Amino acid sequence: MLKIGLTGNIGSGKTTVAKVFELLGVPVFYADDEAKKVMVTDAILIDAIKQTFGAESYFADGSLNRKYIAAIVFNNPAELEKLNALVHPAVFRAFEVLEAKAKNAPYIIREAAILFESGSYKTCDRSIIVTAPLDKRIARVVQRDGISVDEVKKREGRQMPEDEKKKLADDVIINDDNRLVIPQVLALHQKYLALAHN
Ligand SMILES: CC(C)(COP(=O)(O)OP(=O)(O)OC[C@H]1O[C@@H](n2cnc3c(N)ncnc32)[C@H](O)[C@@H]1O)[C@@H](O)C(=O)NCCC(=O)NCCS
Ligand SMILES: Nc1ncnc2c1ncn2[C@@H]1O[C@H](COP(=O)(O)OP(=O)(O)OP(=O)(O)O)[C@@H](O)[C@H]1O
Repeated sequence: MLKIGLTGNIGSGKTTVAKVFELLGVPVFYADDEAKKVMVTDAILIDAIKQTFGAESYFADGSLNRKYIAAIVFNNPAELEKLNALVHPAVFRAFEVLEAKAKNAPYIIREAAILFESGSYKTCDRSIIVTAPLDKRIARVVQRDGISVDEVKKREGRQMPEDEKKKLADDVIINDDNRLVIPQVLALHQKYLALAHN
């Protein structure tokens, strides 16, 4: 089973691309979803987050105070590093369990916003980056999440620049509204099936 990492900077469309792979029957695992799950279910992790960022990190019903944490970590790289160091090992473990269940698939996709920043691309056989111009990405996220242009720029500023990621990635999907995405995904699907069967 091949492991393919799928990434892209904020608003690039990586989740949209991942959904197309899912439609083709490819098992897709989302780091973001796993992070959201473990941050409210893993008692040791919850405790560590409260110790590090304060009890306000969680609401009384046990849900994560996302706005509170986002305000801390996206304004301070050292704080983001602390959060990543707490959350990412738990996400990695969750992936291992999920991927073991999909071992009969020719290939699986691991979707992660920070595949390159976290180094987890090294545990994949190949990687894809989804790209789009910054102004398009900002407009998409403002529309999707209702957050300000400044907030999107702050998050983008915490991610490795797209150009650097392009150098590290094996494959690129261009999602700039000028090129169709589905044919690009289909071409990669054929390529990965061929690689998996060789
Ligand atoms: C800080 C948190 C609470 C903010 O939550 P919020 O609902 O506002 O944002 P959401 O999780 O939907 O993320 C939106 C986008 O922000 C960017 N982003 C999120 N986490 C990170 C990160 N650690 N580093 C850089 N960018 C990030 C990504 O482009 C992501 O798709 C949340 O992002 C979080 O818990 N992040 C740490 C876990 C993590 O790294 N998740 C992302 C991939 S593993
Ligand atoms: N080609 C496109 N044309 C128009 N809208 C698009 C296109 N691709 C993605 N979008 C929209 O842009 C928004 C961002 O896409 P998506 O959520 O897939 O990006 P992402 O890379 O996963 O973002 P994030 O890092 O913020 O999670 C979504 O609302 C999505 O529907």
